[in-house]
Amino acid sequence: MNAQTPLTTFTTTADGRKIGDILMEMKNITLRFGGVKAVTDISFDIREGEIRSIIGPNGAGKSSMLNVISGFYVPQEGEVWFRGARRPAIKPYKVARQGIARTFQNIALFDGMSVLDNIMTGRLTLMKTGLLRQALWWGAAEREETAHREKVEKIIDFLEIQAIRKTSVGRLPYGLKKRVELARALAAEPKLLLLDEPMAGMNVEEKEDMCRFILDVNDEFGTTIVLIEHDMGVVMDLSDRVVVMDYGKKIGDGTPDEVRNSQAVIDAYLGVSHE
Ligand SMILES: Nc1ncnc2c1ncn2[C@@H]1O[C@H](COP(=O)(O)OP(=O)(O)OP(=O)(O)O)[C@@H](O)[C@H]1O
Repeated sequence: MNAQTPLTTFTTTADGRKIGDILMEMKNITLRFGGVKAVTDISFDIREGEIRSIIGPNGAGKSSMLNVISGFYVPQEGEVWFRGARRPAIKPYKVARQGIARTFQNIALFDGMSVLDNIMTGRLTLMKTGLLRQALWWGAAEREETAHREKVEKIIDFLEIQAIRKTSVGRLPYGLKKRVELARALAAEPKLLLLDEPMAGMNVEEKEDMCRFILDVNDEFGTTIVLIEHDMGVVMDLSDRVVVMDYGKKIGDGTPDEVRNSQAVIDAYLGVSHE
């Protein structure tokens, strides 16, 4: 892992999941775009090792919230705490260096580049040798490149995409592109992985594969995962805890069972009118 690992106490839940201390905390976050309040006074925490989902109807503010976590948006009100310290308003690449990586709702890969090269771009934040050092000190740059390639090859094996490693991403079917995006995010060796609708547009078989990979990443690397997803079956199967948003507000927060049985959540999904 690129980020320093703190001493964490893990507890094992009844279903055998290892969940640690609080890794990140959103405290009273409000985010506005002009007159539109996308997020209103939202607080929740993310524990180390857990799979935490954010759900809600269209326009509820889920992507906005994920963008606050990733540092892309800075909220007008509230505080973001990461690893026990308040995170100042810093550039997204600095957030990435702290060990937070993400995938996007609309695939954001380089179509003309191979799968391998796309995944290598995920390691940019970890590369020490810049262009000048590469020119002046070729040996070190070459050694570093080899080390990065080894890590990337391991991820390629892990996500079972060896057969397409030299293929241009633009030629891949949608489900595989999504898997390459996951691979690129993993290449950054994140402590916290943010997945924005990783199953959107997938068929049943592709969804099953993606679920398996998400669970494997969490289990094998201990990566904490925050997930936005519309497929309720997937959310309820994968998540340790779920935040429910509606009209920018938090209307539920708990285990899948707690959330499923919450009247406020049922109302939001059935479209009960808001006063
Ligand atoms: N960049 C922006 N500028 C202006 N308004 C925005 C912007 N991004 C989001 N909004 C508004 O903020 C609200 C929340 O949007 P957001 O995309 O976060 O919701 P969402 O729950 O992710 O929706 P969906 O499930 O449809 O992706 C919406 O009213 C949206 O129109």
